[in-house]
Amino acid sequence: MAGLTGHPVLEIGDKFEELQNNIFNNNKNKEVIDKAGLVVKGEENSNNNNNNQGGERDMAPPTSNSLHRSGSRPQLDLSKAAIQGNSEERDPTILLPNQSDDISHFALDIGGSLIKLVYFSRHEGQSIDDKRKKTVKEISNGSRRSYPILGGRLHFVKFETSKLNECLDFISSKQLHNGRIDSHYWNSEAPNKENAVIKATGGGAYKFADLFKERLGVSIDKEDEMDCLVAGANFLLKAIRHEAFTHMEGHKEFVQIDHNDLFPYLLVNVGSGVSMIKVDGDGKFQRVSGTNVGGGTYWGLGRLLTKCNSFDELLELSQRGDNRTIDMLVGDIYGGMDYSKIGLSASTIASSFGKAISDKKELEDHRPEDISLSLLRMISYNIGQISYLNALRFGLKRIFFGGFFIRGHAYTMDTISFAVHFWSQGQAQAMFLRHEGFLGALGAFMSYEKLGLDDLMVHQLVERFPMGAPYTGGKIHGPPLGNLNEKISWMEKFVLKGTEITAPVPMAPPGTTGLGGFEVPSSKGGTLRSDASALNVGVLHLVPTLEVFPLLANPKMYEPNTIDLSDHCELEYWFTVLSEHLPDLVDKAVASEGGTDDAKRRGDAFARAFSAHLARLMEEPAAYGKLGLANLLELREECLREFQFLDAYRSIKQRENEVSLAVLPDLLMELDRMDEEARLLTLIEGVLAANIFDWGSRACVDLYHKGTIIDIYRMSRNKMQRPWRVDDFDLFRERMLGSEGKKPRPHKRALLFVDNSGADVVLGMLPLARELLRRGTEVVLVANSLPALNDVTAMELPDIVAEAAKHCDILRRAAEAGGLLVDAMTNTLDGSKENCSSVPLMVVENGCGSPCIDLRQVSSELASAAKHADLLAMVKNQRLAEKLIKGEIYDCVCRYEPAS
Ligand SMILES: Nc1ncnc2c1ncn2[C@@H]1O[C@H](COP(=O)(O)OP(=O)(O)OP(=O)(O)O)[C@@H](O)[C@H]1O
Ligand SMILES: CC(C)(CO)[C@@H](O)C(=O)NCCC(=O)O
Ligand SMILES: [Mn+2]
Repeated sequence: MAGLTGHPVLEIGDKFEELQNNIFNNNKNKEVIDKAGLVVKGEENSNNNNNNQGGERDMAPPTSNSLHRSGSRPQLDLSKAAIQGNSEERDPTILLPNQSDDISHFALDIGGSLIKLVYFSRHEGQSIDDKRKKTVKEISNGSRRSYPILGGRLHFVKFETSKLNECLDFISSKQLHNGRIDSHYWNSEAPNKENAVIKATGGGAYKFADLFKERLGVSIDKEDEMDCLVAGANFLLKAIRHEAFTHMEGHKEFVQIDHNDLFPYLLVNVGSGVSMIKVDGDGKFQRVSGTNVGGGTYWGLGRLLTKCNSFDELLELSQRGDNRTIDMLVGDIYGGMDYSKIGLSASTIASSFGKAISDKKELEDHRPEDISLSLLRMISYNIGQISYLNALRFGLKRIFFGGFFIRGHAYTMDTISFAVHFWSQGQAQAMFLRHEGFLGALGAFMSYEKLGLDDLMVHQLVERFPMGAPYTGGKIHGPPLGNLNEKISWMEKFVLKGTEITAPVPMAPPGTTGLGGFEVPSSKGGTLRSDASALNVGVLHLVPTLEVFPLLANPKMYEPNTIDLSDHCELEYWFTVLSEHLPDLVDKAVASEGGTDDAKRRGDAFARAFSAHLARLMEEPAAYGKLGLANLLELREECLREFQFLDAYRSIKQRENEVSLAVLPDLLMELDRMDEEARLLTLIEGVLAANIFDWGSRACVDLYHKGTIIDIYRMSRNKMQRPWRVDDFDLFRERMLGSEGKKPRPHKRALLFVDNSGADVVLGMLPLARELLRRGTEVVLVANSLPALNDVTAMELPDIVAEAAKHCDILRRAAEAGGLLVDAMTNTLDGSKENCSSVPLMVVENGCGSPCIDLRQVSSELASAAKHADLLAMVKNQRLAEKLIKGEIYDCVCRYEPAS
């Protein structure tokens, strides 16, 4: 593709501790982008992540064969099965026959205005039924801790308190209350419908307790509101990446807060009324103040004064308002002049609504827009000011604002931030939370004992943004979508109407609506993202088996996204690339599902949904959190899975593997004829070559058919003239083969991160693995957990290895030793094989289902494997050579960083 560059890279290093974050990743984006990839570099700048968005009810996961498909991260707790080995002992009542999502827990926060509900759904457990079972056992070696919880998903929903019935109906329809609360997972006692207890906080936990008993037959276990707010806030701030952000003058910036530097802070919960809590630690807090002028005041007074029908309507009015027609400004009093001696500009509000007295106007003579804005500013400034005073009282520098009054509304946040900044003269900082209104409900949820949730760490949570309810023109159309069919129907309806879906999920503020400070919001703020169906945060996937890759030199500095899409040019570029590739991807996806009418329909819906995501992100790149290219590529895979395309590249991968395997014997013979040094060099070239010529180009695919794959491969290999762009080969060779006076020092265990199916893995990585095995190094092949583009997955590798092993004794013995050839072993077991001394070849999954790996969240399998490894090699492609290594397309990088 024009303008793109890509580089095959082989990064090898021993003693990973020495590596400075700058290794690995198997990023790529085949076909689309000539598989230009990203490079993982330790950049100052941290993390990625998602933002306010509301895919509400998650899709029921397709019933899949082996791994769960509902997220890029598999939900399967492999570690548990492997370590404890007692999956058979599981109580069969765990599984719900009629439900693919087993909903086990929920908690409520019933406030004066809104009911917040957090519920957890998990997938039924599965045992590892693939051929890697032995590998997993071998690698884990009992070294991993066992987790108190299984993976699942946390969903966030809200209702108006005045419509309590809707909430009760929702609970009934989801069967949330059906006695699972105290059952199996967290307590071993049998489920007991009669005594079902749910955790609830907020005033309504008291007020409506009887009603819950009457309608649902459940008792409410009341949790203290302030306890819950604090527990929820602490959890979010510690466990969710980029939960907190600042919002000043229309500019949103995610802030990563150091766990060790979180306390003390001031928590200001702006609900109907406002509570201010000084938080000193987990469970250590004091409610230091509050104000009765809060969200209820804005909505209540606003409704009376403007006759608005909904909170959002009132908020939207404010965006078109000019408060100067109602507020009395300093300039009104000082004849247009500033009162600079005390720091007040002429445009400062001297008295909110002050003009309403002097003017002889009646209510009808004022624009509702102006009233709404004036009211919003009055209340927001007041809250900001009181918060500042309390922060000052206790010497607190950070103030976190929560509660649904904030409503992700840019102008509200700007106004509060301005007040805090202004009064504290920049000493205190206002910050907001993405899960703003759900603090109490989350806190109540976490109060379930034995849940182990408070131990969850940031790397065990993945937030996703499934299609909640499509909406057009800023308004949600229809109810949240319950299942795939409803989802597809919605998409189709919009096509019929000829309406563009402007975004898949409701929510989030427009980029900027105001200049902040004392100016009026700019009217071009556009429509408020409606959240009429209460969708305003993503679904949180809890994947307790994820771990931080233990060999990351500095996890805090590590940033998997080398391409930051907050840069508009980058975003536009990738947007175009992904959009242009979409039709082709849809074709492949549909074909992978047999090209049936159903597949076509889903393909169509997928295209629509993904385009809508793209459109949404173009409009507001931070809509789902800080956006990097890796996130965008993962979103696409995720979206495919959402529409039940489990492996769009299935047949392509198969074909690539077959043709490559067919020529492997020739290649191995060729290699074996060489002397050691030539062979090592050829192997490295081969790894690079196999990665290059596979760049998904159509020409290559055509050539495969003519059976000339080995020729292309050799040709590419011959082009690899040294010195390469980065060329540490000599160092590597010295370690591997020794030199005068120096003996070769074989590595103990090597992790090879494999990337593409076909030539890349078969002709590139397997021969390298074989060489390492031959030298007595254990090899662990690390591959994706779920399909993504044409990446080879951990599930597919054993078959590929088995096929390759037919032609190679080294591979066969190693694969047997590693338990990859289970069948072969039992068939030919003659006792001597049992104690064969071959070092094992193993396969582990990386915990990821996206083209880009995030080493902050890898499978516990991989984490365990890494602990005993001392060599790591990975092929990857780099995107934008100019940017990253200042090179050109097809430059090769062979980086070897020996332990110092
Ligand atoms: N859809 C909505 N309907 C009503 N109010 C909304 C809505 N969205 C945001 N709000 C604002 O959020 C406020 C309620 O916030 P929140 O849910 O945090 O408080 P609450 O728990 O109901 O109140 P309290 O804690 O004081 O009992 C409302 O007073 C209003 O200002
Ligand atoms: C009464 C609560 C705690 C109920 O959530 C809340 O509405 C509140 O903090 N109101 C403000 C009360 C005060 O003036 O301190
Ligand atoms: Mn509340």
